[in-house]
Amino acid sequence: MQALGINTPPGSGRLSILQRHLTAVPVSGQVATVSHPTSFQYTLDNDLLTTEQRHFYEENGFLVVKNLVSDQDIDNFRSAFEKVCRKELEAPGLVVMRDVVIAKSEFVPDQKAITKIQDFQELPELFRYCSLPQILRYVECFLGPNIMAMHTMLINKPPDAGKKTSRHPMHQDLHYFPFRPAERIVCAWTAMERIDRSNGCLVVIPGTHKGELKQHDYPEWEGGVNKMYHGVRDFDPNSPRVHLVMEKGDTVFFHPVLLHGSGMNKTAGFRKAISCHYASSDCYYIDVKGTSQENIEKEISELARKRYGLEEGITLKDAWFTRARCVKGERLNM
Ligand SMILES: CCCC(=O)SCCNC(=O)CCNC(=O)[C@H](O)C(C)(C)COP(=O)(O)OP(=O)(O)OC[C@H]1O[C@@H](n2cnc3c(N)ncnc32)[C@H](O)[C@@H]1OP(=O)(O)O
Ligand SMILES: Nc1ncnc2c1ncn2[C@@H]1O[C@H](COP(=O)(O)OP(=O)(O)OP(=O)(O)O)[C@@H](O)[C@H]1O
Ligand SMILES: O=C(O)CCC(=O)C(=O)O
Ligand SMILES: [Fe+2]
Ligand SMILES: [Mg+2]
Repeated sequence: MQALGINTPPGSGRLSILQRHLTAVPVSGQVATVSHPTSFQYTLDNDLLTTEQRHFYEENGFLVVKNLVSDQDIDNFRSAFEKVCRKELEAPGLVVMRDVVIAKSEFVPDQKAITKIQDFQELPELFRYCSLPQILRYVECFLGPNIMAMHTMLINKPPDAGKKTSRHPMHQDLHYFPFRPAERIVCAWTAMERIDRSNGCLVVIPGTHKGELKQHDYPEWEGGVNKMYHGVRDFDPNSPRVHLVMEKGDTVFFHPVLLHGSGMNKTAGFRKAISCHYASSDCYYIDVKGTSQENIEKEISELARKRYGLEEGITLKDAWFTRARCVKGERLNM
């Protein structure tokens, strides 16, 4: 440690004081920088990640693992999703969301109008995704052995109705989460078919996980914005975006402060992905009052008040505590 000059001036960033070796790694046709810090902040010691993968996540805040979920599993998730759309499957807490354009029109939609379902923790056919051993093995590299599934989604990005509402604005998922520390939270997001720029792939800004959680608001988009699709307004539009082109079964793990979004679906098909946000059960809840997260707490609280006919709203902590499920190890604080 001494050799690295650890007694550095106050305020210097932790990683910036460490020795680095630079290499270039191709990501979807682009090149992201990898430096090799000699200590780790975002990953834990493990025998799964290669040195290259570990350094890549540390530096970029995401890691794509090819072909992690089998076609058979994905086909089963797809069929469960279709049953939910046809109301042949139901579960407590499940939220079924339509695209804003469809929700606000007179048009009576069929099941294809569903843009995403979330909170399927009580639906075994879908929640099985969150317990897949090959996913949890990776999650453990970031979180350690006690793992909570906090947030579940199956996103069915519809063909854009012409108003660009199928886009998801650039955001940081931590905006929605009243728990910390951020480095013990990770999202697993699996492509359920080939996903590229034509149907709206994930777009990430490598390295932004090292920054702060930013203020999020609704973007000022003319065609409308989906409920709760907050975005970061003040990001540098010239920062190098990386489009993650993924094949069916490929899975990306990403940090909750990584700035990301997804593009418009210009095809006639419904682009499907399934995801789970995990947190270590050693994490702790925070009170978001007086922080930039107060706006989302207010919105979720108001929604819960209306939906469940409550006199008072709920806190963001209440909202997440009830959804959280332990998928490995012990349930501690969460
Ligand atoms: C990493 C974290 C990422 C996250 O997104 S976490 C954020 C958590 N997100 C959520 O909890 C899901 C939000 N969505 C929902 O709760 C529901 O889909 C939503 C929006 C309340 C609609 O529920 P429904 O049961 O369909 O209710 P409804 O048809 O009676 O509509 C109620 C009012 O909501 C409106 N609405 C429905 N879908 C919408 C949409 N996509 N965008 C904007 N507004 C939407 C709908 O027009 C109606 O409005 P109004 O009351 O008539 O003015
Ligand atoms: N004009 C815009 N203002 C704010 N965010 C945008 C704008 N255009 C795109 N984005 C966001 O950037 C991310 C990726 O957009 P991307 O450019 O990949 O998609 P697109 O504009 O729909 O398609 P294309 O591949 O043709 O550029 C998404 O999160 C999207 O919401
Ligand atoms: O378009 C997608 O699948 C990504 C959505 C997303 O980032 C989110 O819901 O937080
Ligand atoms: Fe997100
Ligand atoms: Mg664009």
